[in-house]
Amino acid sequence: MPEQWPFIKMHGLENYFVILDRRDGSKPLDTEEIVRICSTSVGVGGEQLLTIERASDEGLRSGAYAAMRIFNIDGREVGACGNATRCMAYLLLEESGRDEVLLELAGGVVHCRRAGSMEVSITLGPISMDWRKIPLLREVDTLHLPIESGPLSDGAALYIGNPHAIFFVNQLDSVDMGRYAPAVQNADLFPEGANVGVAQVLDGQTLRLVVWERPGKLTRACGTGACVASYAALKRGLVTSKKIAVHLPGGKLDIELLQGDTVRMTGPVAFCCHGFLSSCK
Ligand SMILES: N[C@H](CCC[C@H](N)C(=O)O)C(=O)O
Repeated sequence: MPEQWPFIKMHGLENYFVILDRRDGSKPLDTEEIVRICSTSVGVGGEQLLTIERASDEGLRSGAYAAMRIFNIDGREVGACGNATRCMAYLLLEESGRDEVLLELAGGVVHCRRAGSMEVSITLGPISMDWRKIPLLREVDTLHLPIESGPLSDGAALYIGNPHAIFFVNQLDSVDMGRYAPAVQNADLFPEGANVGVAQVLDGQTLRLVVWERPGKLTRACGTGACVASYAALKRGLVTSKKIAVHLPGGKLDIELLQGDTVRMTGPVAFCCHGFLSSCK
């Protein structure tokens, strides 16, 4: 009988995750296992695999309740995921019975709090537009990127624990993401790739956004993408408010740009299913 691992599957605006609790100190998953678990044909199906880990000594000193690691469908570990952070926070808020928890991510400790029965607010950042931090291959004006792909031009590059390129267009529905976003994602300028967002400004406090995320797929929602799109829109003078509603194919996120280039995101979380995974070893 293969080893059985309990899992939970959750989604935030249809951005869906497989969650494993590894706080018992189980050995790290290898790439083959992560790819299989995230596969919709032979696994549970997830756009990211999330593991709950014990907080590090440094995290504990900062008051972190637990840590989270995030893996893309190709097994690569990534530094941030907004929708995943809300889902994980919900589980930890329920487990602890608290209204607020601190969650340790690769890039630092994130403050998370209940914002409704199935709504969570998290504070991410600081957002950086420093080319070394994103990272970019060389120094360029990160508010006006020298990259073009079809209708995508004059984009911005930002970092919020993971790298993003954001483009603003007048007609979002006419942009074929699968055709034009990969060239940006894989451009030499982004040595670690980038999540590629295309946004349309609806009014001074409302955006529409679609994201082609690493390692090469369209997602129904991207929380970190919504944060950096709002930040870039304000920097460009395309919105007037620091409270921005971002409409994604999977639903709406409320973004609030705060002091010190940090950002608060509020949005829903939902359960899909839970059960046991069989180890493939
Ligand atoms: N959907 C996630 C972001 C996933 C980013 C990941 N694909 C990467 O490579 O950085 C979010 O809600 O922020």
